[in-house]
Amino acid sequence: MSAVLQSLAAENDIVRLEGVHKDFGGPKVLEDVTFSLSQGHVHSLIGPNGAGKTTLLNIVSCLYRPSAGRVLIDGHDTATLAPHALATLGVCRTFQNLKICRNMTVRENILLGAHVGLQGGLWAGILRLPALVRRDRELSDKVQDLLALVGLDVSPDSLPDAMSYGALKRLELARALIRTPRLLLLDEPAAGLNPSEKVEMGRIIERLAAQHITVVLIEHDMKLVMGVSDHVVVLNYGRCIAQGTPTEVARDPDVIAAYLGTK
Ligand SMILES: Nc1ncnc2c1ncn2[C@@H]1O[C@H](COP(=O)(O)OP(=O)(O)OP(=O)(O)O)[C@@H](O)[C@H]1O
Repeated sequence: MSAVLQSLAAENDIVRLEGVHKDFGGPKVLEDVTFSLSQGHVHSLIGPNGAGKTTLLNIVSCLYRPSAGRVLIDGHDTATLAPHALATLGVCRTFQNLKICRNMTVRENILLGAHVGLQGGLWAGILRLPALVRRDRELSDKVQDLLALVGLDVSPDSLPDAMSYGALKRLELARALIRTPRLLLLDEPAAGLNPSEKVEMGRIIERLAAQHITVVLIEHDMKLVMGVSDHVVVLNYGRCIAQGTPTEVARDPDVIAAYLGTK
C-alpha cells in the first residue's frame, strides 16, 4: 500500500493494537498482536477456545494492561486510561456472563449503563442520587427507542425476572447502547441463544452498523460471524494468524488448520 493510502487508512482507524503481548506471570496468552479496526465496520475476533479473544477485549477495554505493546483509541494511547473513562471516549461493551440486576426494572437496568464513567458511577445509580434521577428522566425516552432497536417488546417498568435468556442478552445490549457508543465491544452476544434468536442478534448487529457504530464481536457461531462481519481477525494460541474479509479468512490454510486442530 502506498504511504498516502496507508495514512488515509490510518485516519479511519478507531482502534490500533501495536505489538500487544500479555502474560499473567506464566506463559504468554497474547503474543505480538498487531491490527487496526476501522470506523463504522463490524470486526469479528475469532479463534479456538483459549486463543486469547476475551483477554484482548479486556485489554482494549482497559480492564487488563498489556505486558508489552500499546493500544490506541482514536490515536490516543490507553495505557493510563481507567476502564470507566472509556465510556467518555464513546466505547461501551457487554460481557460473556449476564450482568442484569433482577430486582431493578428494565428501564433501571438500561439506565445503569448511562452511569458508567459518571461521577459516583454505578453506585450513584443504584442509590438513586438526585442529579442522576434528573438525568434518567431525560434519558427515559431513549430507553423506549433502544428496546425497539434490540427488538424487545417489554414494558420498561417490568422486572426482568420473567424474561428469557435471549431477551436478557438483548437487554444487556440496550444497556451498552444508552450512551450512544461509537465503538461497541460484544463478548459472545449469541452464546446460549437458540437459532432464531441468533439470526435476530445478527440483524440487530447489522442495524447498529447501519447507524455507524463500530462493532467488535467475539463469537463462536461462524454462520453469524460470516454473515455480519466486514473484517475478521483470527487468533490462535495468542497470535494473530490471519485477518481479512470473511471469505479470505475462511479459505486461509492456517485458519482451517487451527480449527481442525492440526496447528
Ligand atoms: N486473569 C487471568 N489469569 C490467568 N490466566 C488467564 C486470565 N485470563 C485469561 N487467562 C488465560 O488466558 C488464556 C486465554 O483466555 P481467553 O479467555 O482470553 O481465551 P478466549 O479465546 O476468549 O477463550 P474462549 O473462547 O473459551 O472464551 C487461557 O489460557 C486463560 O486461562
